[in-house]
Amino acid sequence: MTPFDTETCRRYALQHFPDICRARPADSHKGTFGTAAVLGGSKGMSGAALLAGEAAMYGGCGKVLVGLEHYPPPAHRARLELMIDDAAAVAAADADVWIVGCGLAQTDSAAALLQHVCQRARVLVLDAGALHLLPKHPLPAPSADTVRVLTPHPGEAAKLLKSTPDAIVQNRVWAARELATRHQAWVVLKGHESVIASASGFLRINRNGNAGLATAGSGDVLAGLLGSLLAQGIAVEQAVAAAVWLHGAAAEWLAARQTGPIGLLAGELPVAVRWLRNRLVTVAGNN
Ligand SMILES: NC(=O)C1=CN([C@@H]2O[C@H](COP(=O)(O)OP(=O)(O)OC[C@H]3O[C@@H](n4cnc5c(N)ncnc54)[C@H](O)[C@@H]3O)[C@@H](O)[C@H]2O)[C@@H](O)CC1
Ligand SMILES: Nc1ncnc2c1ncn2[C@@H]1O[C@H](COP(=O)(O)OP(=O)(O)O)[C@@H](O)[C@H]1O
Repeated sequence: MTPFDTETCRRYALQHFPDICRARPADSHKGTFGTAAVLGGSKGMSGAALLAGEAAMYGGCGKVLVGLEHYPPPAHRARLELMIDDAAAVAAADADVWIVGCGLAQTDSAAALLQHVCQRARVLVLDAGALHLLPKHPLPAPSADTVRVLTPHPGEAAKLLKSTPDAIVQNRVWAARELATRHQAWVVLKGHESVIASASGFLRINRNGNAGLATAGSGDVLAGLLGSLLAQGIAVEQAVAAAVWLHGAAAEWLAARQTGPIGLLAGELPVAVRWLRNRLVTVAGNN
């Protein structure tokens, strides 16, 4: 397990993702940091969409909408800062970035919601349930001025590539590249040492994180964090890899405090991400 070390993190972040280490301008307002909208949360899985929404807020996004398919959700301790409504209402709102799929159902109405958002979204992150819908409900190819990011785990990648999770794990670089080309998208093939690939040939293997991330909802947190960085205007070339790296670094930071890897909760990651982002800004001498 990689131990957490602030100085190593600082050097790595400054070299690879300098834009996440920049301080906020003194005259900034919430509009400066973008609006992200999360769509998902079917019956029994509202937590997935709420986790993504919380991660987007703690990641630094200015405003976060959460559209739940199952609305209102059962009693949930959701952050009051989140703007929560039913999925159809949120799908009609304006947002800089859409994060679709966390707890999304496998129904015709979920497929219609995805198609509707796809037509309006300039930046679209597709996770979990949205990825499961793609084989039966393919999306039109993205236009040149749009950004699409897919975040499959090996089970989801296997479904998209008509393969098996084991075969995907054995051929992770190939699978990530193949998905990126087929979907004209950025791809994060998740798991131990996630593979990041783009249709234009970017390839990176993320080496941080730990087995504490092998817990329900940690992928939802990653999707929210990724959408958050994109909503803040961080270029996709930095945002995708930075989100995966921050997610891993957060798990290391928590493990260094004995809050993991055993029993780490996905809902604990966003606070650690916030600590890290602020720490990176401070040690980068930007504050
Ligand atoms: N609190 C909540 O509401 C939660 C809701 N969730 C939602 O539940 C839905 C179903 O997601 P799940 O991922 O649980 O189920 P899936 O059926 O999508 O995938 C689980 C299967 O994928 C394969 N797999 C996943 N990661 C792998 C890896 N690293 N290596 C090899 N094989 C791997 C395994 O075969 C595993 O059984 C999603 O919409 C998700 O967003 C989950 O995120 C958990 C938390
Ligand atoms: N052993 C591990 N080492 C590093 N990262 C891991 C490990 N296991 C899981 N992860 C990360 O945790 C997240 C799990 O996401 P996912 O499988 O979608 O879970 P969920 O659907 O429950 O949210 C991914 O970002 C993945 O890369």
